[in-house]
Amino acid sequence: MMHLLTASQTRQADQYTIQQRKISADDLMEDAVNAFCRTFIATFPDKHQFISVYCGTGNNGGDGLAIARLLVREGYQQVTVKIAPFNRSRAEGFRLNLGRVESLRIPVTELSADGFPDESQATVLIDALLGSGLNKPLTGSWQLLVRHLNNSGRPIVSVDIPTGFPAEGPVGDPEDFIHATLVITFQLPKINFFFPESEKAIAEFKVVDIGLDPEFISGQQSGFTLVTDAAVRTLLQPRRPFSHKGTYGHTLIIAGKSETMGAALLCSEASLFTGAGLTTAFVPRDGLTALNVRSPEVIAIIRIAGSPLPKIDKYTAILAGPGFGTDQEAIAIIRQLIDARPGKLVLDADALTILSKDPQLLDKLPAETILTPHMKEFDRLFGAHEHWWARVQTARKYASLKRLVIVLKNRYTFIILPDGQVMINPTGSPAMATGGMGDVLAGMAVSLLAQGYAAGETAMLATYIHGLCGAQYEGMVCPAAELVKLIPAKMKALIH
Ligand SMILES: NC(=O)C1=CN([C@@H]2O[C@H](COP(=O)(O)OP(=O)(O)OC[C@H]3O[C@@H](n4cnc5c(N)ncnc54)[C@H](O)[C@@H]3O)[C@@H](O)[C@H]2O)[C@@H](O)CC1
Ligand SMILES: [K+]
Repeated sequence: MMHLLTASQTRQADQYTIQQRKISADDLMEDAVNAFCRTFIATFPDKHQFISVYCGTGNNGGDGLAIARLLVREGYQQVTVKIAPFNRSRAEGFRLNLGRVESLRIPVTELSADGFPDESQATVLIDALLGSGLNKPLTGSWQLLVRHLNNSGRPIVSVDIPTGFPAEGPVGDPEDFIHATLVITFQLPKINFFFPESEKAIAEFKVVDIGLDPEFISGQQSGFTLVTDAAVRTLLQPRRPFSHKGTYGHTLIIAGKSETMGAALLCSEASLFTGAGLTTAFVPRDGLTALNVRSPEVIAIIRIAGSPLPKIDKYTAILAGPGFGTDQEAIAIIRQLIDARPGKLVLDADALTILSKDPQLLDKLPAETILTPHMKEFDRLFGAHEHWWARVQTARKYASLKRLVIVLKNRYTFIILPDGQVMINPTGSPAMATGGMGDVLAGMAVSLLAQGYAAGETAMLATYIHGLCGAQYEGMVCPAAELVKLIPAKMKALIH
């Protein structure tokens, strides 16, 4: 897992690395800007393009000055520097690098809020105004400058983080941070890069290694980790040579109505394709033919009005909710299910809506129940939220209080564990923004639970593999039933 750092932990990591490697802050900055320039040059190789480097007077500005110098040394012929003198303080890294830029006779202009330069001739702007030192929203001249640059229509490459965009915590008005075409960020992505509010600030980000001490980083606890391929590979187990269907558990899927039978089919198929030994679906009578034709491997239990919940003891893990409806019949079955205290449970979709109308049910959930809400379902359960930072804090609170695993679905899905830790899943694609995707994820989760993975592990594996499958359709659209077919091969690739 990759430990993500807060801005203040990043500062500590910088300090620790400087001491440990017995280098100066200037050396570290030089490593950082060299790494930045390698990526920048690969993306913008034309040496004749007009590059305006906007620098603040802190260390982010120091980076910008050093970048201007390196680009000129690499043969870029049209590099100019613009300095925003709106803060009184001047960091050492800024002063040192300003001297170097001046001695190379790179043109430097000091900005004034009375009129900012016209950038219509510039090919690209480099934003080195403010970095992770941001400690409040922008105001005054900073705000005006950021708006001016955003309105220039020119591509903007931000150094480390878009100016005005906080590394973590609530994100303010989109007018008050740089809208970067590309962010080249140092060492680790910042926590807020994974929040939906970053969509305006960051079209794309690339991470460059600047040599910060890996042991120091993994010793830090920001509460946020990023799921890595290596962590998934370590966790995912191959099927055993002398195994049989009983080895891999038996799932019970409580899903579907006449008109939403597709949801039951999708999660049953996902359970099968993710490797559960047996899958049983508790479905309405008029869905039986569809189930038998589509997935002959799935055992059916027919549901008619007033049917009680099937005896749950023989199932290793249970999923309830997809396409299940929220009528009285559905409510009665969800109540029976929760009262029966199943050992391993995934609740999705309509089951979550039923829970949100009956807080007592929420209180009765067995520990380690996996809930898989999207944003609206989450807010129905736990109250409306103005921004995602607050939503994730609420998820952390309830996950700890009620010992739940909450899979809060989004472009980067947040997996919140019963100890309040947040794992962020990096895989996925806009190709997956189609109906039925959540049903597939829930089916994968119940399957992995039945195979013996712990609830947190299950959430991590299911979201990661689900996203990998969807990414295969990058640039296209991925119907949910097509994604299901990719699961076995993606699992194989992770195991071998
Ligand atoms: N510390 C280090 O050793 C390294 C730092 N690096 C760079 O240094 C940056 C951080 O530098 P600094 O900590 O000097 O800070 P910044 O350069 O990000 O900001 C400068 C100063 O602006 C002030 N400020 C905060 N919020 C403001 C607001 N809303 N309006 C106006 N002024 C505001 C703060 O006093 C802050 O110290 C990183 O983002 C990165 O680019 C890199 O060179 C790598 C090494
Ligand atoms: K910046």
